[in-house]
Amino acid sequence: MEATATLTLSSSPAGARRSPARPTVASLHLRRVPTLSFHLRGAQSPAAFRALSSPFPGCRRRRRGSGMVVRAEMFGQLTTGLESAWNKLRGVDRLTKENIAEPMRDIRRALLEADVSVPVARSFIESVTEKAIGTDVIRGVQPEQQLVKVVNDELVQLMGGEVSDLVFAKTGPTVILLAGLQGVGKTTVCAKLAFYLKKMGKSCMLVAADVYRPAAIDQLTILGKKVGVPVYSEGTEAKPSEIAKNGLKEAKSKKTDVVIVDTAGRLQVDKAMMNELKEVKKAVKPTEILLVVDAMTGQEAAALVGAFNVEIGITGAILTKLDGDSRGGAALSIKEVSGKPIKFIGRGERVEDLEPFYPDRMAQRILGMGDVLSFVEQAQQVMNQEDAEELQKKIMSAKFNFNDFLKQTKAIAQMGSFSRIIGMIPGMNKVTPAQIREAEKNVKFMESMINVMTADERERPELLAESRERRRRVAKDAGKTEQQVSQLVSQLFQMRTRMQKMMAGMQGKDTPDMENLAESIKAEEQVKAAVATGKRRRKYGNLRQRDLDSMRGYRR
Ligand SMILES: Nc1nc2c(ncn2[C@@H]2O[C@H](COP(=O)(O)OP(=O)(O)OP(=O)(O)O)[C@@H](O)[C@H]2O)c(=O)[nH]1
Repeated sequence: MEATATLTLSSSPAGARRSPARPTVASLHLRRVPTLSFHLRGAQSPAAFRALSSPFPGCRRRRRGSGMVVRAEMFGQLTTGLESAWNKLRGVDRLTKENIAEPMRDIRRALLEADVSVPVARSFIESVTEKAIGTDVIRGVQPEQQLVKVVNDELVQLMGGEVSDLVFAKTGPTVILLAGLQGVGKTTVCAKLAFYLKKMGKSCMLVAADVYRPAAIDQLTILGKKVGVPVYSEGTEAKPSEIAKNGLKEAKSKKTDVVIVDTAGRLQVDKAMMNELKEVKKAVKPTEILLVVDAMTGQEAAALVGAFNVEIGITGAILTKLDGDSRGGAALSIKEVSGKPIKFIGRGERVEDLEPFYPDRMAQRILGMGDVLSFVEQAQQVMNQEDAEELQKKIMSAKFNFNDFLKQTKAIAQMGSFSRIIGMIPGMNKVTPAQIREAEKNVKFMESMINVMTADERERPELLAESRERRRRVAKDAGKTEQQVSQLVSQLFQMRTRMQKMMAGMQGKDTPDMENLAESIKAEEQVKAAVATGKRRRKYGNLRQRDLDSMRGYRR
C-alpha cells in the first residue's frame, strides 16, 4: 500500500528546520501506511535538504526538482544500510574471508543503528561470516546475491525461524493475559486480537482489569462495541485478579472460546505491577501470557520481554507500532535476547492492523529483496554443486535411478515458473520454455507411478525393465496403463544414456555443454535402432552393457 501527500515548506533553511520539527502530517501518515512517499517542496539547498530530512531517519530521500521525495518503508534505514554491504561485493567471483570483511562491517553497523544489541549483532555477524565463506559457488548466482541469501536465512533464524501460533486451551475458554508498560498499545491489542480471533470463527470476551486508569475501561468498552465482542468490567474498585476470575466464570457460562484480559501498565517495571500480574495469572491460569512491547523502543523492548519472562513466565510477545519509522532492533532481538517468540505485530491504530509474525516475511521486508531470494533458492535447488557432483557420479557409474530421475524432473519443472533463471545459468539457455512446460505437466504424472514403486525398484530400475509383472503391478497401483509405465522406464534409460553421453563428451570441461543435448538425443535414437538391430557393441562401445541389456529386456 502506498500513499502520497505533499507538504509545502519554506525554502529557507531556518524555515525548513521549523516545519519538520512539527512532523505532524508526516508522522500521521507514517503510522497508517507501511510505505509512503511524499514530496517536500523547498529543499533546494543542501542545508534545507538536511533539515527537511531529519525527522525521517528511516526514509529514503531523493531530490526532485526544487524539492525532495521522502519514501518511508518499514526498517528503511536498516534496508539501506544492508544495501551498501551488497554493493561492495559487486565484481567479486566468490565470497572469501577477505572480501566479505568490509560488507560485514557495514552489516554490523546497520544492525547497531537499527538498535540491535551489541552481543546479538556480534553473534549474527559471526554466524553469517562462517556460512558465507562456506557457501558453495552456485553457477549463475552472483556472490552478493548469495550473501543476501545467507543474511536472509540468518535473519529468519534470529527472529525465531518458524511462525509461533497462538495456543488454544483443549477444554474450556482459552485465556489470553496481556501485560505491558503504559501506552504500548495493550488496550488496542485487546480489540485487535478479538477482531483477529472473530475472523477465525472464535467467540471472544474482553475483561477490563486495568483499574488504575478509568479511561482504560471506557476505551475497552468502546473498542469492544466496535469489534462486536462483550466487555466484562467491574469498575475501578475491585481487585484485578477478582475481575479476571469473575470474567472467566461468565465466559464459561456463555461458552465463550477466548477471554482476553487487559491489565494495567506502569511507566516502568515495578514490584506492584509484577505482583498484580502474578495474582491474575494464579486466578485465571492463562493459556497465553503475552507481553505487549513498543517497537520504537528497540533493544529495550527485547530486554523487557526477558525481564517479564523471568519474573512471570510469559509465552510470547506482541510487537506494536511497527508501522512508520521503527528501526527494527526489537523485531530482530526479542527471540534471541528473551528466548520467547513474537507472536503478533501491530502495524497501525485500527483494529485490523494486527497480523501474525512471520520471521521469513519480516526478513524479506528488511532486505527488500524478495526477487533475489527466490532466484537464489531456485537456482540452488537446480544447480546445487554437491547434488550435481553426486548426480554426475551416479550417471558415470550408471546408477542414475528413479529417485534421481524424480529429483531432476522436479527441479526442471520448478524452474518453469522462474523462466528468467534459465537465461542466467550458463548452458541452460538451450532448454526451451516449451520443454519446461512439458516437464511441468509430466512431473505429476510420473510421480504418481514412481510413488507406488518399491524402494528396490526405485533404486534399481533394471528390476522394472526386466519384469513385466512388476510393470503391471505399478500400473495397477498407480491407476495407469502398462504402456505408460513402460514408457516411464524407457524414459529413465533414455535419460541415463543421454546424460552419460553428455558427461563423457564434456570430461575435462568446467561447465556442462547443453548443446550436446540435441546431439545426445539423436544418438539415443540411434541407440534404439542399434538395440533393435543388434549392432550395439560395434557402434556404441562407450555405453554400458547393462543399460543396453536392460533396455532390450524391457522391450521383451
Ligand atoms: N501507530 C500505531 N499506534 C498504535 C499501535 N498500537 C497502539 N497504538 C496507539 O498507541 C496509543 C496507546 O495505546 P493503548 O492501547 O491505549 O495503550 P495501553 O498499553 O493500553 O496504555 P495504558 O492503558 O496506559 O497502559 C494509542 O494512541 C493507540 O492508538 C500501532 O500498532 N501503531
